[in-house]
Amino acid sequence: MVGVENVWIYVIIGVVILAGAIAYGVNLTRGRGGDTRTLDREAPSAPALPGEDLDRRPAGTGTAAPPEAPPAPAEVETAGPQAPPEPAPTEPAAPTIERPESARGRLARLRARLARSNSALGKGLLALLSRGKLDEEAWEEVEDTLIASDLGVEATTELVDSLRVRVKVDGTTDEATVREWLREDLLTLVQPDMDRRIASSRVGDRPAVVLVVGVNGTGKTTTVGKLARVLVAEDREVLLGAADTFRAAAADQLETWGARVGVATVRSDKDGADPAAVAFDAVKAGIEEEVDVVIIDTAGRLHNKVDLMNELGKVKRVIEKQSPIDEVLLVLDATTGQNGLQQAKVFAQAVDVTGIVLTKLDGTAKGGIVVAVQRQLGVPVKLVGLGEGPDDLAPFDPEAFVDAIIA
Ligand SMILES: Nc1nc2c(ncn2[C@@H]2O[C@H](COP(=O)(O)OP(=O)(O)OP(=O)(O)O)[C@@H](O)[C@H]2O)c(=O)[nH]1
Repeated sequence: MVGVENVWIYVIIGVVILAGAIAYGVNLTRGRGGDTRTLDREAPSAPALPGEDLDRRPAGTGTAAPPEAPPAPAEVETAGPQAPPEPAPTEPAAPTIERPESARGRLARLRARLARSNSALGKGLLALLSRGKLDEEAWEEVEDTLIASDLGVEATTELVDSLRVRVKVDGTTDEATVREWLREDLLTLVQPDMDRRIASSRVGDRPAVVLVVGVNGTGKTTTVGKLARVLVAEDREVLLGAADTFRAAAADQLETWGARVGVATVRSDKDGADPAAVAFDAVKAGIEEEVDVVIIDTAGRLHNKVDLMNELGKVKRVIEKQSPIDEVLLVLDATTGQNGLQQAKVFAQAVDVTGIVLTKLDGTAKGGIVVAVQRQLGVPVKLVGLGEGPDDLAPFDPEAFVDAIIA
């Protein structure tokens, strides 16, 4: 006979043994990457930043990082060289991190959009040029069409002169021939030989530094976010700096963009903090963490234009205390035409612009602005914004652009 107490003792012993066995089993299945709690879900983890009032939040969290977050083992990125050799079928992929579309893929996808946005220029011209008799009146119409496309007077004159000579010499207005001439002449105007690469690789032992400037509302912050995606798609390690401290939501906006692709943002939580200090800390962190490129967003509006330019000058000087700036991208809203050109002039006086990003080319923008702005500043259009989607930023390709115009 077994007493009731003894039965309970056996039951308890049985439960303890069972629990032990389950715990052991769980540990085995976790394997080596067992420390999966939350750290890698919130990748990319990163060492806390130096500067006290700056906080570099681990991307992917939208919440404040614990103040003493342990410096996670050195890397910020996914496929780093120190990845353990064994295949990791059980390695949990960070589900919140998006893999952006490759830039090459997106150009093809966006071509139709580009063609639509520029149809006024290409189709109008082709219709005029191939309608047979080209008298003075017809040439004037060609000229008007080009001017209306924001090409600018100088470029328009060059193009019309060239076309007049060709028509005179050749004596034809056959549509296919005219289309080919137009293609060649437009391509010449777009200057296909300009260097449109974006500085995004390490220079010696430091990251490339990219400063993004432009008037508010042109799409600066959005462009920085999209550019981060372009570079992540090219396996670059990117760090963002939120030096637009004038608009309260700008840093949050930027941080959200970065977090989507696992890129961290250096920012200040103080409203109206010194943008130069934020930019400085971003570059410092980029150097320490050995990223490939640091991209810095700046304010587009201050109390007045002089203040804005002075501030930009200061941001630039302060960054240069620790690293040269490799790229200054000026963001212009392509739909603003001549107004955008005026902005370009003012910015070019304050900072050495090395490349232009033309946003909103999907809207009512006229394609001629590409030519006009390149001539105005003598620097290439490097990127074009073709929509509000996260991957709607494409490297500017002169041939694809001209083909789209006259498609
Ligand atoms: N259609 C279209 N909209 C765009 C494009 N690029 C940006 N936008 C939109 O333009 C608006 C302004 O973008 P932001 O990035 O906030 O502008 P910002 O220049 O940073 O403005 P501030 O921070 O105030 O200086 C947003 O609604 C964007 O979605 C583009 O290529 N096409």
